[in-house]
Amino acid sequence: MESAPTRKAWSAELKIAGLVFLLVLTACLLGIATRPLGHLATIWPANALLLGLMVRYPQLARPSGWFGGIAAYIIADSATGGPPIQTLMLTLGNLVGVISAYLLLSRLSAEHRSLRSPLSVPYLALAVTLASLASGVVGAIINPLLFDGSAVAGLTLWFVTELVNYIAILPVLLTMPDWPERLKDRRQALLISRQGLVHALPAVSLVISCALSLMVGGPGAVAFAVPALLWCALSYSVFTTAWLTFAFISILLVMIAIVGIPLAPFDMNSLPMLLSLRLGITLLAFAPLTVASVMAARNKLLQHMQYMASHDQLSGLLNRWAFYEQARQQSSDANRPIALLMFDIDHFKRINDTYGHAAGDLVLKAFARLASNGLRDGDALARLGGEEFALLLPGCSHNQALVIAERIRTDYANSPTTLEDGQHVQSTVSIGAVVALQHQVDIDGLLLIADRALYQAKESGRNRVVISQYTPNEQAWTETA
Ligand SMILES: Nc1nc2c(ncn2[C@@H]2O[C@H](COP(=O)(O)OP(=O)(O)OP(=O)(O)O)[C@@H](O)[C@H]2O)c(=O)[nH]1
Repeated sequence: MESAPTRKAWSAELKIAGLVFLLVLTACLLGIATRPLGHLATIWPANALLLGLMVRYPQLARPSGWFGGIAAYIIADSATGGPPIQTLMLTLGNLVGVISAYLLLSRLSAEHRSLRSPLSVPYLALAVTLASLASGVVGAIINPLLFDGSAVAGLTLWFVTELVNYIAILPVLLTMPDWPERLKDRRQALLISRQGLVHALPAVSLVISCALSLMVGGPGAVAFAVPALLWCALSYSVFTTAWLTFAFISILLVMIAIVGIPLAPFDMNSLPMLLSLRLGITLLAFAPLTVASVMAARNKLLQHMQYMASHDQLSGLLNRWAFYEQARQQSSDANRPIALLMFDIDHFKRINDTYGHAAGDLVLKAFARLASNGLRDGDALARLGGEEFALLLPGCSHNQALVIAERIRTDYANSPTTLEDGQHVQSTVSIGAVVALQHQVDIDGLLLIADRALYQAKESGRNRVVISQYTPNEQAWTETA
């Protein structure tokens, strides 16, 4: 009898095989539907889909997953009535390309695989070109054997069809955000954004360019969308750009093959023209993908620089400059009270002198962690410098500010910091606070009064809270807790 864990493992393997089978089968049938009589499919998404699934979701890249994919190829091709030898050889051709590309792509770093670095697209291009060549070699063998064609035609057709399909489809799968949260967030952000319409302009320009390509036709039609695609790449994420590029390539290929978009005077069914067109579209797709991945790397760098410019490196809290910026924005809301708490760790010099500077740093980090506990969105905690911290609490009344300040003071006094050598450092904090009621407040005035209150807390024995009421003419009254 099989044990429960074995049954569970089998059921998981079956689910993986079933999922890959269904997805690849659907893609095969879609490809077969775009097969003009006597030709290979115009769009053959199955190989790129199988490859994308295996690279993007490594949990599927196991024997059961591969088995599901192979079964889908065989069943889809058998359904078209091909003899078994043809089905086997076509499946072999598909697999040679997918497995070669998988072996190459799975060696790349996660950052490159998600196309978020300037060299990602060149690496992707190299991997899929080599894989398409491998498929092309199989095509060169199969074409004379099965279709009475030439080896050169087999090589050319397989190579170029694989290449254009990989470049159209693979980037979408590789850059797909984690489903569904991030997509939902983005959609909402787009819907509520007042700039939603402006944001849509690059996509609208792409639609117009595609329509123009179809209407005007001719040899230049393929390039009409280049400016719009580059605009999209500069404006959207890599994923959205990959999607739009995919849509553009699919529409163009299907229209040329099925509707017959006028590319006269060329005969689009001739081998050199197919090669030229598909290679042209592939190379054209590199441009937006490369720009989008360079933009992603640039945006990440900008975010990092913004973080470094606005945060204190030791504590990870906001720095003085960012705190002032945030405080100015919050304090301009005249409709609610606002509280500002200033903290200064007591006798901090003594801690440095007794335990060393590194121990002092640990104490600062421990205080930052403790003071961060329980903050709401909109609260701002910063390290102003040395052992001095500030906390801005918008919408916080006098009594609430007192409760929060007291909580932090007592929690800190009761939480000694443990050093690396196991020693415990006990210290306390003095707190000066100010609360302003519902009127326009001046952040510099608030800081001044909180600083005075902090001075009073120090003067009256440390480890205590002094809270002041802000009045616009700075005649503050104080209360000692
Ligand atoms: N470990 C460490 N020490 C720092 C850092 N920044 C400033 N200090 C030290 O913090 C100490 C501050 O000492 P003081 O301003 O004299 O104040 P204090 O000893 O805390 O005394 P009171 O504030 O009056 O209770 C100085 O010795 C600084 O060298 C830092 O980033 N890390």
